[in-house]
Amino acid sequence: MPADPRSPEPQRLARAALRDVAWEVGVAKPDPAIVVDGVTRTFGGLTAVAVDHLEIQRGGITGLIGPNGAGKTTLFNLLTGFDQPNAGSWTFDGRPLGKLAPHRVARLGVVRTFQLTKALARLTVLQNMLLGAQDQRGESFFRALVPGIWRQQEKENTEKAMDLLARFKLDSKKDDFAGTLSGGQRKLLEMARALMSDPQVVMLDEPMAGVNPALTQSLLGHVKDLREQGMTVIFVEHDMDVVRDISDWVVVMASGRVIAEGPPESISQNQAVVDAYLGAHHDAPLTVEEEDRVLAQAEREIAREEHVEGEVLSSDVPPQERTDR
Ligand SMILES: Nc1ncnc2c1ncn2[C@@H]1O[C@H](COP(=O)(O)OP(=O)(O)OP(=O)(O)O)[C@@H](O)[C@H]1O
Repeated sequence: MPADPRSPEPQRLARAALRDVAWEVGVAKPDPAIVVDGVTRTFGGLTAVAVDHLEIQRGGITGLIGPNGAGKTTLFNLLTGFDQPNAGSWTFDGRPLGKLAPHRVARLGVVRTFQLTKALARLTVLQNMLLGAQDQRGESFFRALVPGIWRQQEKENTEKAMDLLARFKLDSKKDDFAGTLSGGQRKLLEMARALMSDPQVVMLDEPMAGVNPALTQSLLGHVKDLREQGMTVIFVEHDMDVVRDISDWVVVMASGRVIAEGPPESISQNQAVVDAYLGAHHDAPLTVEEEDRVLAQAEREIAREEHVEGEVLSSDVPPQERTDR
């Protein structure tokens, strides 16, 4: 596709870099940041992910789409160390990331956000940001929450957090509990928090879901800004208008596999994609089993969140006595 001469430079460059790449599953990219090989993840008899080969171009925005249950979130979990595969390997800048815990993956420059936001409701916006920095770096975050133990690192973290909060227009809310934020503001906080560790690759799981239209525009702008700043972005999204608007490249999954990839305009013409969406009854209600799984997952996440909050709010146990993730 000819690059739009009005589009900003990073977008033009990202599109130009991919212009001569064939619209084929597993195709090599000119400058891949992430390379996935033979990754499979099964749950009982169900194959959630079976990706033979996938390369993610550096400095571009890659949209990851597919019907419900296609394996998108599971692939994110695997690539960022939140889940372990049955087989396969993947690299970031040529460096293997398999078997690393999430904070180690983050330290190497690959971070993610979650579909259900992980903002801790009973911590303030600023505390959530500091927690993000410490969590991503694998350092003790408790110190950052205890007044009087300010060290240079924490001072720098606070300054960085405030800069990011200003960028995301959340600075006036720094002392508000995250639980009082709207759904859209929580999504912004989630994205801001992910940036605390200066990532090079950012994976966004449905960043726009449940966000009102005014904030959607703002979030879209922030995603494009990440590319402007040279980051590689991979995002999961169901809204095809959003996907077309911001993606330089689109990867389509169905039943755990990559079934198509190409620039946004290639996707709607692709028969395999049309079949996958039609065949998957995309808009069908959840089955009882799926509903049970989603509810159980939400309950686990809430329980985990409350557990962590309880620890943070009540604990004076030195951090080194705590188990790392
Ligand atoms: N912890 C788990 N235990 C059992 N099955 C799971 C688990 N996590 C995911 N699955 C199954 O793996 C498949 C892929 O799920 P996944 O959440 O990765 O899909 P997705 O493409 O992200 O879907 P959605 O668009 O609905 O978020 C689904 O069939 C799902 O039911």
